[in-house]
Amino acid sequence: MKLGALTGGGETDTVSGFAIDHRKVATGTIFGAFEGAKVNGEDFIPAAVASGAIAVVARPEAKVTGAVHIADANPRRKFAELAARFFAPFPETTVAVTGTNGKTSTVEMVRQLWRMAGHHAASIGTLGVTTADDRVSTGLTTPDIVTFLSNVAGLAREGVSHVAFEASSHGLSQYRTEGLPVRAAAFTNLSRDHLDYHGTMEAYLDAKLRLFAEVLEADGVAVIWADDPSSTRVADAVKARGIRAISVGTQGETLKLVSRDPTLLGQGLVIEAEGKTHKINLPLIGAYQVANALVSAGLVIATGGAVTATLTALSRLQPVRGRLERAVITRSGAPVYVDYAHTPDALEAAIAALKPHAAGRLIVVFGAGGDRDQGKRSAMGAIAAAMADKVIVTDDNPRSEDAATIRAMVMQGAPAATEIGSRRDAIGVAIADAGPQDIVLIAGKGHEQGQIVGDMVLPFDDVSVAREMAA
Ligand SMILES: CC(=O)N[C@H]1[C@@H](OP(=O)(O)OP(=O)(O)OC[C@H]2O[C@@H](n3ccc(=O)[nH]c3=O)[C@H](O)[C@@H]2O)O[C@H](CO)[C@@H](O)[C@@H]1O[C@H](C)C(=O)N[C@@H](C)C(=O)N[C@H](CCC(=O)O)C(=O)O
Ligand SMILES: Nc1ncnc2c1ncn2[C@@H]1O[C@H](COP(=O)(O)OP(=O)(O)OP(=O)(O)O)[C@@H](O)[C@H]1O
Ligand SMILES: N[C@H](CCC[C@H](N)C(=O)O)C(=O)O
Ligand SMILES: [Mg+2]
Repeated sequence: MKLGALTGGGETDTVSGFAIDHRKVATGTIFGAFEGAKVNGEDFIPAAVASGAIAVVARPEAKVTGAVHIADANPRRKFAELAARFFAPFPETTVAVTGTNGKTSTVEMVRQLWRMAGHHAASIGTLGVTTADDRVSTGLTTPDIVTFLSNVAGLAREGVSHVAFEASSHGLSQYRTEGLPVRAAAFTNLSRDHLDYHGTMEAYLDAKLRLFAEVLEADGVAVIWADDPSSTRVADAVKARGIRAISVGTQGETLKLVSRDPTLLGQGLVIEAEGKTHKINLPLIGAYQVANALVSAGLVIATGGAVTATLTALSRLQPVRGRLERAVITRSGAPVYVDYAHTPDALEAAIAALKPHAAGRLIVVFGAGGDRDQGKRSAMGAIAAAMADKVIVTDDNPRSEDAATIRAMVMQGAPAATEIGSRRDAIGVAIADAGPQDIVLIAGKGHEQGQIVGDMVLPFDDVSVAREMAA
Protein backbone atom coordinates (compact mmCIF):
# COMPACT_ATOMS: atom_id res chain seq x y z
CA MET A 1 0.00 0.00 0.00
CA LYS A 2 1.34 3.45 -0.89
CA LEU A 3 1.44 6.14 1.81
CA GLY A 4 -0.59 8.42 -0.48
CA ALA A 5 -3.48 5.97 -0.43
CA LEU A 6 -3.76 6.55 3.32
CA THR A 7 -3.07 10.27 3.51
CA GLY A 8 -4.92 11.30 0.37
CA GLY A 9 -1.66 12.96 -0.70
CA GLY A 10 0.61 11.80 -3.50
CA GLU A 11 3.34 10.17 -1.40
CA THR A 12 4.65 7.09 -3.20
CA ASP A 13 6.53 5.46 -0.28
CA THR A 14 5.38 1.93 0.40
CA VAL A 15 3.85 1.42 3.87
CA SER A 16 5.47 -1.66 5.47
CA GLY A 17 3.62 -1.60 8.80
CA PHE A 18 2.40 0.31 11.84
CA ALA A 19 3.99 0.77 15.28
CA ILE A 20 3.20 2.70 18.45
CA ASP A 21 6.56 1.90 20.10
CA HIS A 22 9.62 3.46 18.43
CA ARG A 23 11.59 0.32 19.20
CA LYS A 24 9.40 -1.59 16.73
CA VAL A 25 9.81 0.87 13.83
CA ALA A 26 11.41 -0.36 10.60
CA THR A 27 11.74 1.18 7.13
CA GLY A 28 8.31 2.11 5.83
CA THR A 29 6.56 2.08 9.20
CA ILE A 30 3.85 4.56 10.17
CA PHE A 31 4.58 5.54 13.80
CA GLY A 32 1.85 6.56 16.26
CA ALA A 33 3.16 9.07 18.82
CA PHE A 34 0.77 9.13 21.78
CA GLU A 35 0.93 10.87 25.17
CA GLY A 36 0.73 7.99 27.63
CA ALA A 37 0.29 7.36 31.35
CA LYS A 38 4.03 6.98 31.88
CA VAL A 39 5.81 8.76 29.03
CA ASN A 40 4.99 10.93 26.00
CA GLY A 41 5.41 8.98 22.78
CA GLU A 42 6.15 12.28 20.99
CA ASP A 43 9.58 12.22 22.68
CA PHE A 44 10.44 9.24 20.49
CA ILE A 45 9.53 10.78 17.10
CA PRO A 46 13.15 11.59 16.09
CA ALA A 47 14.25 8.05 17.00
CA ALA A 48 11.32 6.58 15.07
CA VAL A 49 12.18 8.64 11.98
CA ALA A 50 15.83 7.62 12.31
CA SER A 51 14.66 3.97 12.29
CA GLY A 52 12.80 4.48 9.01
CA ALA A 53 9.34 5.77 9.89
CA ILE A 54 7.89 7.42 6.74
CA ALA A 55 4.96 9.08 8.54
CA VAL A 56 4.07 9.99 12.12
CA VAL A 57 0.51 10.26 13.43
CA ALA A 58 0.63 12.87 16.20
CA ARG A 59 -1.08 15.95 17.60
CA PRO A 60 -0.78 19.08 15.39
CA GLU A 61 1.47 20.59 18.11
CA ALA A 62 4.01 17.75 17.78
CA LYS A 63 7.26 18.44 15.92
CA VAL A 64 7.88 16.02 13.01
CA THR A 65 10.90 16.40 10.67
CA GLY A 66 12.06 13.90 8.03
CA ALA A 67 8.70 12.17 7.72
CA VAL A 68 5.11 13.04 6.82
CA HIS A 69 3.26 14.50 9.83
CA ILE A 70 -0.29 13.13 9.83
CA ALA A 71 -1.66 15.67 12.30
CA ASP A 72 -4.85 14.97 14.24
CA ALA A 73 -6.26 16.23 17.54
CA ASN A 74 -7.04 12.60 18.43
CA PRO A 75 -3.95 10.74 17.15
CA ARG A 76 -4.95 7.38 18.68
CA ARG A 77 -8.23 7.34 16.75
CA LYS A 78 -6.62 8.59 13.52
CA PHE A 79 -3.86 5.99 13.79
CA ALA A 80 -6.42 3.21 14.33
CA GLU A 81 -8.44 4.26 11.27
CA LEU A 82 -5.35 4.25 9.04
CA ALA A 83 -4.08 0.96 10.48
CA ALA A 84 -7.50 -0.66 9.95
CA ARG A 85 -7.32 0.27 6.24
CA PHE A 86 -3.86 -1.27 6.04
CA PHE A 87 -4.70 -4.54 7.87
CA ALA A 88 -8.17 -5.13 6.26
CA PRO A 89 -9.95 -7.39 5.33
CA PHE A 90 -11.37 -8.56 8.63
CA PRO A 91 -13.83 -11.37 9.54
CA GLU A 92 -17.37 -10.53 8.38
CA THR A 93 -18.95 -10.60 11.86
CA THR A 94 -17.32 -8.96 14.88
CA VAL A 95 -18.95 -8.34 18.25
CA ALA A 96 -17.64 -6.61 21.39
CA VAL A 97 -18.43 -7.00 25.09
CA THR A 98 -17.82 -4.41 27.78
CA GLY A 99 -18.60 -4.32 31.50
CA THR A 100 -16.76 -4.59 34.79
CA ASN A 101 -17.21 -8.34 34.97
CA GLY A 102 -18.35 -11.06 32.59
CA LYS A 103 -16.48 -10.00 29.45
CA THR A 104 -14.21 -13.06 29.24
CA SER A 105 -16.99 -15.50 30.16
CA THR A 106 -19.30 -13.93 27.58
CA VAL A 107 -16.88 -13.79 24.63
CA GLU A 108 -15.87 -17.38 25.34
CA MET A 109 -19.52 -18.48 25.40
CA VAL A 110 -20.23 -16.56 22.16
CA ARG A 111 -17.29 -18.35 20.52
CA GLN A 112 -18.65 -21.73 21.66
CA LEU A 113 -22.22 -20.95 20.52
CA TRP A 114 -21.04 -19.76 17.10
CA ARG A 115 -18.95 -22.90 16.76
CA MET A 116 -21.98 -25.05 17.61
CA ALA A 117 -23.86 -23.16 14.87
CA GLY A 118 -21.14 -24.17 12.39
CA HIS A 119 -19.17 -20.92 12.17
CA HIS A 120 -15.36 -20.66 12.22
CA ALA A 121 -15.16 -18.44 15.32
CA ALA A 122 -12.56 -16.87 17.61
CA SER A 123 -12.45 -14.70 20.72
CA ILE A 124 -9.93 -12.05 21.85
CA GLY A 125 -9.57 -11.04 25.50
CA THR A 126 -8.07 -11.84 28.87
CA LEU A 127 -7.53 -15.47 27.90
CA GLY A 128 -5.75 -14.33 24.72
CA VAL A 129 -6.61 -14.94 21.06
CA THR A 130 -8.69 -18.14 21.25
CA THR A 131 -9.79 -20.32 18.33
CA ALA A 132 -11.22 -23.85 18.37
CA ASP A 133 -7.79 -25.38 18.71
CA ASP A 134 -5.40 -22.66 19.85
CA ARG A 135 -4.97 -19.92 22.47
CA VAL A 136 -2.25 -17.27 22.33
CA SER A 137 -1.89 -14.71 25.15
CA THR A 138 -1.38 -11.03 24.27
CA GLY A 139 -0.70 -9.93 27.86
CA LEU A 140 -3.72 -7.62 27.94
CA THR A 141 -7.49 -8.07 27.88
CA THR A 142 -7.75 -5.65 24.96
CA PRO A 143 -4.39 -5.74 23.15
CA ASP A 144 -2.70 -2.63 21.77
CA ILE A 145 -4.09 -1.43 18.44
CA VAL A 146 -1.35 -2.95 16.24
CA THR A 147 -1.45 -6.35 17.98
CA PHE A 148 -5.25 -6.28 17.86
CA LEU A 149 -5.75 -5.37 14.20
CA SER A 150 -2.94 -7.61 12.94
CA ASN A 151 -4.35 -10.56 14.94
CA VAL A 152 -7.90 -9.96 13.67
CA ALA A 153 -6.62 -9.72 10.09
CA GLY A 154 -4.66 -12.93 10.66
CA LEU A 155 -7.80 -14.69 11.86
CA ALA A 156 -9.59 -13.62 8.65
CA ARG A 157 -6.74 -15.09 6.60
CA GLU A 158 -7.16 -18.35 8.57
CA GLY A 159 -10.82 -18.43 7.49
CA VAL A 160 -12.34 -17.19 10.76
CA SER A 161 -15.64 -15.44 9.97
CA HIS A 162 -16.85 -14.57 13.49
CA VAL A 163 -14.86 -12.81 16.25
CA ALA A 164 -15.98 -11.78 19.77
CA PHE A 165 -13.66 -9.47 21.68
CA GLU A 166 -13.49 -7.87 25.15
CA ALA A 167 -13.62 -4.08 25.00
CA SER A 168 -12.01 -3.10 28.31
CA SER A 169 -12.50 0.45 29.54
CA HIS A 170 -8.74 1.04 29.12
CA GLY A 171 -8.97 -0.31 25.60
CA LEU A 172 -11.90 1.95 24.77
CA SER A 173 -10.20 5.00 26.31
CA GLN A 174 -7.07 4.35 24.29
CA TYR A 175 -8.85 3.53 21.00
CA ARG A 176 -7.17 0.11 20.92
CA THR A 177 -9.86 -1.47 18.72
CA GLU A 178 -11.01 1.51 16.64
CA GLY A 179 -11.43 0.99 12.90
CA LEU A 180 -12.75 -2.57 13.18
CA PRO A 181 -16.49 -2.64 12.31
CA VAL A 182 -18.54 -3.86 15.32
CA ARG A 183 -21.83 -5.50 14.33
CA ALA A 184 -23.12 -5.99 17.91
CA ALA A 185 -22.00 -4.69 21.30
CA ALA A 186 -22.95 -6.02 24.73
CA PHE A 187 -23.02 -4.49 28.19
CA THR A 188 -22.75 -6.86 31.17
CA ASN A 189 -22.56 -4.69 34.31
CA LEU A 190 -20.81 -1.79 35.96
CA SER A 191 -19.31 -1.83 39.44
CA ARG A 192 -16.15 -0.60 41.10
CA ASP A 193 -12.85 -1.29 39.30
CA HIS A 194 -10.02 0.62 37.59
CA LEU A 195 -10.67 3.89 39.46
CA ASP A 196 -6.89 4.22 39.67
CA TYR A 197 -7.07 4.92 35.92
CA HIS A 198 -10.47 6.51 35.33
CA GLY A 199 -10.65 8.46 38.60
CA THR A 200 -14.42 8.39 38.99
CA MET A 201 -17.22 5.91 38.31
CA GLU A 202 -18.75 8.46 35.91
CA ALA A 203 -15.55 8.59 33.84
CA TYR A 204 -15.35 4.79 34.01
CA LEU A 205 -18.92 4.49 32.70
CA ASP A 206 -18.29 7.12 30.02
CA ALA A 207 -15.36 5.08 28.74
CA LYS A 208 -17.62 2.04 28.39
CA LEU A 209 -20.52 4.02 26.91
CA ARG A 210 -18.28 5.00 24.00
CA LEU A 211 -18.68 1.44 22.72
CA PHE A 212 -22.37 2.15 22.19
CA ALA A 213 -22.24 5.88 21.42
CA GLU A 214 -19.41 5.73 18.84
CA VAL A 215 -17.90 2.31 18.09
CA LEU A 216 -21.00 0.18 17.40
CA GLU A 217 -22.01 0.36 13.71
CA ALA A 218 -25.02 2.60 12.99
CA ASP A 219 -26.96 -0.43 11.74
CA GLY A 220 -25.62 -2.63 14.53
CA VAL A 221 -27.38 -4.10 17.56
CA ALA A 222 -26.85 -3.52 21.28
CA VAL A 223 -27.29 -6.37 23.78
CA ILE A 224 -28.00 -5.15 27.30
CA TRP A 225 -28.07 -7.04 30.61
CA ALA A 226 -31.20 -5.23 31.82
CA ASP A 227 -30.84 -6.15 35.50
CA ASP A 228 -27.82 -3.88 36.09
CA PRO A 229 -28.55 -0.37 37.48
CA SER A 230 -26.41 1.23 34.74
CA SER A 231 -28.23 -0.55 31.92
CA THR A 232 -30.57 2.43 31.45
CA ARG A 233 -27.55 4.64 30.66
CA VAL A 234 -26.54 2.20 27.95
CA ALA A 235 -30.11 1.97 26.63
CA ASP A 236 -30.25 5.79 26.44
CA ALA A 237 -26.98 5.97 24.48
CA VAL A 238 -28.32 3.39 22.04
CA LYS A 239 -31.75 5.01 21.73
CA ALA A 240 -30.09 8.37 21.00
CA ARG A 241 -28.63 6.80 17.85
CA GLY A 242 -31.80 4.94 16.89
CA ILE A 243 -29.96 1.62 17.21
CA ARG A 244 -31.82 -1.64 17.87
CA ALA A 245 -31.41 -3.09 21.37
CA ILE A 246 -31.84 -6.64 22.66
CA SER A 247 -32.44 -6.71 26.40
CA VAL A 248 -31.89 -9.83 28.50
CA GLY A 249 -32.39 -10.71 32.19
CA THR A 250 -35.32 -10.83 34.59
CA GLN A 251 -36.08 -7.30 33.31
CA GLY A 252 -35.19 -8.32 29.77
CA GLU A 253 -37.75 -7.97 26.96
CA THR A 254 -36.09 -10.05 24.26
CA LEU A 255 -34.82 -12.87 26.50
CA LYS A 256 -36.75 -12.75 29.77
CA LEU A 257 -35.30 -14.88 32.58
CA VAL A 258 -38.40 -16.23 34.33
CA SER A 259 -36.77 -18.60 36.83
CA ARG A 260 -33.43 -20.15 37.82
CA ASP A 261 -33.18 -23.29 39.94
CA PRO A 262 -29.77 -24.64 40.97
CA THR A 263 -29.25 -28.29 40.08
CA LEU A 264 -26.33 -30.48 41.15
CA LEU A 265 -23.90 -29.38 38.44
CA GLY A 266 -25.66 -26.35 36.99
CA GLN A 267 -29.07 -24.77 36.89
CA GLY A 268 -32.49 -25.15 35.27
CA LEU A 269 -33.60 -21.97 33.49
CA VAL A 270 -37.01 -20.88 32.22
CA ILE A 271 -36.67 -18.19 29.53
CA GLU A 272 -39.41 -16.39 27.63
CA ALA A 273 -38.57 -15.36 24.08
CA GLU A 274 -40.81 -14.33 21.20
CA GLY A 275 -43.87 -15.37 23.20
CA LYS A 276 -42.55 -18.90 23.74
CA THR A 277 -41.27 -20.50 26.97
CA HIS A 278 -37.93 -22.32 26.82
CA LYS A 279 -36.66 -24.70 29.52
CA ILE A 280 -32.86 -24.82 29.43
CA ASN A 281 -30.42 -26.86 31.52
CA LEU A 282 -27.32 -24.67 31.85
CA PRO A 283 -24.32 -26.85 32.81
CA LEU A 284 -22.64 -23.98 34.71
CA ILE A 285 -23.13 -22.96 38.34
CA GLY A 286 -23.68 -19.44 39.64
CA ALA A 287 -26.24 -16.74 38.86
CA TYR A 288 -23.49 -14.74 37.22
CA GLN A 289 -22.98 -17.37 34.57
CA VAL A 290 -26.69 -17.21 33.73
CA ALA A 291 -26.25 -13.49 33.10
CA ASN A 292 -23.28 -14.12 30.83
CA ALA A 293 -25.03 -16.99 29.05
CA LEU A 294 -28.05 -14.80 28.26
CA VAL A 295 -25.85 -11.94 27.05
CA SER A 296 -23.90 -14.34 24.85
CA ALA A 297 -27.17 -15.80 23.45
CA GLY A 298 -28.28 -12.21 22.76
CA LEU A 299 -25.09 -11.53 20.79
CA VAL A 300 -25.48 -14.70 18.70
CA ILE A 301 -29.14 -13.87 17.99
CA ALA A 302 -28.15 -10.25 17.19
CA THR A 303 -25.79 -11.58 14.50
CA GLY A 304 -28.25 -13.94 12.84
CA GLY A 305 -28.61 -16.90 15.19
CA ALA A 306 -32.07 -18.51 15.47
CA VAL A 307 -33.61 -17.95 18.92
CA THR A 308 -34.63 -21.52 19.74
CA ALA A 309 -31.45 -23.11 18.38
CA THR A 310 -29.27 -20.60 20.25
CA LEU A 311 -31.07 -21.07 23.59
CA THR A 312 -30.95 -24.84 23.19
CA ALA A 313 -27.21 -24.65 22.54
CA LEU A 314 -26.71 -23.05 25.99
CA SER A 315 -27.14 -26.53 27.48
CA ARG A 316 -23.91 -27.58 25.75
CA LEU A 317 -21.69 -24.73 27.00
CA GLN A 318 -18.34 -25.81 28.44
CA PRO A 319 -16.98 -24.13 31.62
CA VAL A 320 -14.78 -21.07 31.11
CA ARG A 321 -11.25 -21.49 32.46
CA GLY A 322 -10.70 -19.93 35.88
CA ARG A 323 -14.34 -18.93 36.27
CA LEU A 324 -15.80 -21.15 39.04
CA GLU A 325 -13.51 -23.89 37.74
CA ARG A 326 -13.60 -26.92 40.06
CA ALA A 327 -9.89 -27.62 40.53
CA VAL A 328 -9.95 -30.64 42.84
CA ILE A 329 -11.78 -32.38 45.69
CA THR A 330 -9.77 -32.56 48.93
CA ARG A 331 -9.06 -35.82 50.74
CA SER A 332 -11.78 -34.87 53.22
CA GLY A 333 -14.24 -34.49 50.30
CA ALA A 334 -14.37 -30.68 50.04
CA PRO A 335 -14.55 -29.30 46.47
CA VAL A 336 -12.02 -26.54 45.70
CA TYR A 337 -13.12 -23.87 43.18
CA VAL A 338 -10.86 -21.36 41.41
CA ASP A 339 -12.45 -18.09 40.29
CA TYR A 340 -11.20 -14.85 38.74
CA ALA A 341 -13.15 -12.55 41.10
CA HIS A 342 -10.95 -9.53 41.78
CA THR A 343 -13.55 -6.81 42.36
CA PRO A 344 -16.08 -6.46 45.22
CA ASP A 345 -19.03 -7.25 42.95
CA ALA A 346 -17.31 -10.28 41.47
CA LEU A 347 -16.30 -11.67 44.87
CA GLU A 348 -19.90 -11.32 46.02
CA ALA A 349 -21.10 -13.12 42.89
CA ALA A 350 -18.61 -15.96 43.27
CA ILE A 351 -19.37 -16.50 46.96
CA ALA A 352 -23.13 -16.28 46.29
CA ALA A 353 -22.72 -18.92 43.58
CA LEU A 354 -21.07 -21.41 45.94
CA LYS A 355 -22.79 -20.80 49.28
CA PRO A 356 -26.00 -22.70 48.38
CA HIS A 357 -23.84 -25.75 47.66
CA ALA A 358 -21.96 -25.64 50.99
CA ALA A 359 -23.70 -27.63 53.72
CA GLY A 360 -20.83 -26.66 56.04
CA ARG A 361 -18.47 -23.68 55.73
CA LEU A 362 -17.40 -21.64 52.73
CA ILE A 363 -13.66 -20.93 53.06
CA VAL A 364 -12.35 -18.15 50.78
CA VAL A 365 -8.70 -17.41 49.92
CA PHE A 366 -8.03 -14.16 48.05
CA GLY A 367 -5.99 -10.96 47.87
CA ALA A 368 -5.77 -7.92 45.58
CA GLY A 369 -3.54 -6.90 42.69
CA GLY A 370 -0.89 -4.21 43.06
CA ASP A 371 -0.75 -1.16 40.76
CA ARG A 372 -4.53 -1.37 40.50
CA ASP A 373 -7.51 0.38 42.14
CA GLN A 374 -6.71 0.54 45.88
CA GLY A 375 -10.19 1.52 47.02
CA LYS A 376 -11.67 -1.86 46.14
CA ARG A 377 -9.39 -3.73 48.59
CA SER A 378 -11.19 -3.06 51.89
CA ALA A 379 -14.53 -3.45 50.08
CA MET A 380 -13.48 -6.94 48.97
CA GLY A 381 -12.39 -7.74 52.52
CA ALA A 382 -15.74 -6.60 53.89
CA ILE A 383 -17.70 -8.71 51.42
CA ALA A 384 -15.64 -11.82 52.20
CA ALA A 385 -16.02 -11.23 55.95
CA ALA A 386 -19.78 -10.78 55.61
CA MET A 387 -20.46 -13.70 53.30
CA ALA A 388 -17.82 -16.39 53.88
CA ASP A 389 -17.38 -18.52 56.99
CA LYS A 390 -13.58 -18.41 56.98
CA VAL A 391 -11.43 -15.78 55.22
CA ILE A 392 -7.72 -16.12 54.41
CA VAL A 393 -6.10 -12.96 52.98
CA THR A 394 -3.03 -13.61 50.83
CA ASP A 395 -1.02 -12.17 47.91
CA ASP A 396 -2.46 -11.81 44.41
CA ASN A 397 -0.14 -9.94 41.98
CA PRO A 398 1.65 -7.36 44.18
CA ARG A 399 3.50 -5.91 41.13
CA SER A 400 5.47 -2.80 42.24
CA GLU A 401 3.58 -2.39 45.56
CA ASP A 402 4.54 -3.77 48.98
CA ALA A 403 2.59 -7.04 49.39
CA ALA A 404 2.07 -6.63 53.16
CA THR A 405 0.60 -3.16 52.59
CA ILE A 406 -1.89 -4.53 50.09
CA ARG A 407 -2.92 -7.31 52.48
CA ALA A 408 -3.34 -4.79 55.31
CA MET A 409 -5.73 -2.75 53.14
CA VAL A 410 -7.80 -5.85 52.43
CA MET A 411 -7.73 -6.78 56.13
CA GLN A 412 -9.21 -3.37 56.99
CA GLY A 413 -12.46 -4.81 55.64
CA ALA A 414 -11.91 -8.20 57.27
CA PRO A 415 -10.11 -7.68 60.60
CA ALA A 416 -10.92 -11.22 61.78
CA ALA A 417 -9.44 -12.81 58.68
CA THR A 418 -6.35 -15.01 58.75
CA GLU A 419 -3.36 -13.38 56.97
CA ILE A 420 -0.93 -15.66 55.11
CA GLY A 421 1.30 -13.81 52.62
CA SER A 422 2.45 -16.85 50.67
CA ARG A 423 -0.38 -17.78 48.28
CA ARG A 424 0.83 -21.37 48.17
CA ASP A 425 0.75 -21.66 51.99
CA ALA A 426 -2.65 -19.94 52.15
CA ILE A 427 -4.12 -22.46 49.69
CA GLY A 428 -2.51 -25.29 51.64
CA VAL A 429 -3.99 -24.12 54.96
CA ALA A 430 -7.47 -23.70 53.44
CA ILE A 431 -7.41 -27.18 51.90
CA ALA A 432 -6.07 -28.82 55.09
CA ASP A 433 -8.75 -27.05 57.15
CA ALA A 434 -11.71 -27.94 54.88
CA GLY A 435 -14.04 -30.66 56.11
CA PRO A 436 -16.39 -32.92 54.07
CA GLN A 437 -19.29 -30.39 54.20
CA ASP A 438 -17.11 -27.41 53.32
CA ILE A 439 -16.23 -25.67 50.04
CA VAL A 440 -12.95 -23.81 49.32
CA LEU A 441 -12.95 -20.81 46.98
CA ILE A 442 -9.60 -19.50 45.70
CA ALA A 443 -10.32 -16.14 44.06
CA GLY A 444 -8.56 -13.40 42.09
CA LYS A 445 -6.24 -15.12 39.66
CA GLY A 446 -8.42 -17.67 37.88
CA HIS A 447 -6.62 -18.89 34.76
CA GLU A 448 -3.45 -16.85 35.38
CA GLN A 449 -0.25 -18.86 35.07
CA GLY A 450 2.02 -16.44 36.93
CA GLN A 451 2.30 -14.25 40.01
CA ILE A 452 3.62 -10.76 39.18
CA VAL A 453 6.05 -9.63 41.90
CA GLY A 454 7.99 -6.49 40.97
CA ASP A 455 9.15 -7.00 37.37
CA MET A 456 9.16 -10.78 37.75
CA VAL A 457 6.40 -13.19 36.77
CA LEU A 458 6.82 -16.22 39.02
CA PRO A 459 5.18 -19.40 37.70
CA PHE A 460 1.97 -19.85 39.70
CA ASP A 461 -1.32 -21.50 38.78
CA ASP A 462 -4.07 -21.65 41.44
CA VAL A 463 -5.48 -24.87 39.96
CA SER A 464 -2.15 -26.72 39.97
CA VAL A 465 -1.29 -25.57 43.50
CA ALA A 466 -4.73 -26.61 44.77
CA ARG A 467 -4.26 -30.08 43.23
CA GLU A 468 -0.76 -30.33 44.71
CA MET A 469 -2.05 -29.40 48.19
CA ALA A 470 -5.01 -31.79 47.97
CA ALA A 471 -2.92 -34.76 46.86
C1 LIG B 1 -2.32 2.13 31.88
C2 LIG B 1 -2.42 1.51 30.53
O1 LIG B 1 -3.46 1.04 30.13
N1 LIG B 1 -1.28 1.49 29.81
C3 LIG B 1 -1.31 0.90 28.47
C4 LIG B 1 -0.95 1.96 27.41
O2 LIG B 1 0.24 2.55 27.76
P1 LIG B 1 0.37 4.13 27.56
O3 LIG B 1 -0.34 4.55 26.33
O4 LIG B 1 -0.02 4.77 28.82
O5 LIG B 1 1.90 4.16 27.21
P2 LIG B 1 3.18 4.67 27.97
O6 LIG B 1 3.83 3.46 28.55
O7 LIG B 1 2.90 5.82 28.87
O8 LIG B 1 3.99 5.18 26.68
C5 LIG B 1 3.40 6.19 25.83
C6 LIG B 1 3.64 5.84 24.38
O9 LIG B 1 5.06 5.89 24.11
C7 LIG B 1 5.46 4.72 23.47
N2 LIG B 1 6.84 4.42 23.84
C8 LIG B 1 7.15 4.17 25.15
C9 LIG B 1 8.44 3.86 25.50
C10 LIG B 1 9.45 3.84 24.50
O10 LIG B 1 10.63 3.62 24.74
N3 LIG B 1 9.09 4.11 23.19
C11 LIG B 1 7.82 4.40 22.83
O11 LIG B 1 7.55 4.63 21.67
C12 LIG B 1 4.47 3.67 23.94
O12 LIG B 1 4.36 2.60 23.01
C13 LIG B 1 3.17 4.44 24.06
O13 LIG B 1 2.44 4.42 22.84
O14 LIG B 1 -0.83 1.39 26.12
C14 LIG B 1 0.13 0.34 26.04
C15 LIG B 1 0.13 -0.12 24.59
O15 LIG B 1 -1.20 -0.43 24.23
C16 LIG B 1 -0.23 -0.79 26.99
O16 LIG B 1 0.77 -1.80 26.94
C17 LIG B 1 -0.31 -0.26 28.42
O17 LIG B 1 -0.84 -1.30 29.21
C18 LIG B 1 -0.20 -1.46 30.51
C19 LIG B 1 1.04 -2.36 30.34
C20 LIG B 1 -1.21 -2.09 31.46
O18 LIG B 1 -0.86 -2.68 32.48
N4 LIG B 1 -2.51 -1.97 31.17
C21 LIG B 1 -3.52 -2.55 32.00
C22 LIG B 1 -3.90 -1.65 33.15
C23 LIG B 1 -4.74 -2.74 31.12
O19 LIG B 1 -4.77 -2.15 30.01
N5 LIG B 1 -5.72 -3.50 31.60
C24 LIG B 1 -6.92 -3.57 30.81
C25 LIG B 1 -8.04 -3.85 31.76
C26 LIG B 1 -8.46 -5.29 31.94
C27 LIG B 1 -9.80 -5.30 32.66
O20 LIG B 1 -10.84 -5.00 32.04
O21 LIG B 1 -9.81 -5.52 33.89
C28 LIG B 1 -6.73 -4.53 29.64
O22 LIG B 1 -7.39 -4.32 28.59
O23 LIG B 1 -5.89 -5.46 29.78
N1 LIG C 1 -22.14 -11.19 35.00
C1 LIG C 1 -21.41 -11.13 36.11
N2 LIG C 1 -21.85 -10.46 37.21
C2 LIG C 1 -21.10 -10.39 38.33
N3 LIG C 1 -19.89 -10.99 38.48
C3 LIG C 1 -19.42 -11.66 37.42
C4 LIG C 1 -20.14 -11.77 36.19
N4 LIG C 1 -19.40 -12.51 35.33
C5 LIG C 1 -18.26 -12.83 35.99
N5 LIG C 1 -18.28 -12.36 37.24
C6 LIG C 1 -17.23 -12.45 38.26
O1 LIG C 1 -16.10 -11.76 37.73
C7 LIG C 1 -15.00 -12.65 37.55
C8 LIG C 1 -14.35 -12.35 36.24
O2 LIG C 1 -15.19 -12.80 35.20
P1 LIG C 1 -14.70 -12.53 33.71
O3 LIG C 1 -13.28 -12.91 33.61
O4 LIG C 1 -15.70 -13.13 32.79
O5 LIG C 1 -14.84 -10.94 33.70
P2 LIG C 1 -14.03 -9.86 32.83
O6 LIG C 1 -14.97 -8.73 32.62
O7 LIG C 1 -13.45 -10.48 31.62
O8 LIG C 1 -12.85 -9.46 33.84
P3 LIG C 1 -11.55 -8.55 33.43
O9 LIG C 1 -12.09 -7.15 33.32
O10 LIG C 1 -10.61 -8.72 34.56
O11 LIG C 1 -11.06 -9.09 32.14
C9 LIG C 1 -15.61 -14.04 37.58
O12 LIG C 1 -14.64 -14.99 38.01
C10 LIG C 1 -16.75 -13.85 38.57
O13 LIG C 1 -16.26 -13.87 39.90
N1 LIG D 1 -5.26 -11.05 39.44
C1 LIG D 1 -5.29 -9.83 38.61
C2 LIG D 1 -6.68 -9.63 38.04
C3 LIG D 1 -6.83 -8.31 37.26
C4 LIG D 1 -6.08 -8.36 35.97
C5 LIG D 1 -6.68 -7.45 34.85
N2 LIG D 1 -8.09 -7.39 34.87
C6 LIG D 1 -6.09 -6.06 35.00
O1 LIG D 1 -6.70 -5.25 35.71
O2 LIG D 1 -5.02 -5.89 34.45
C7 LIG D 1 -4.89 -8.66 39.50
O3 LIG D 1 -5.71 -8.11 40.20
O4 LIG D 1 -3.73 -8.33 39.51
MG1 LIG E 1 -11.57 -10.48 30.90
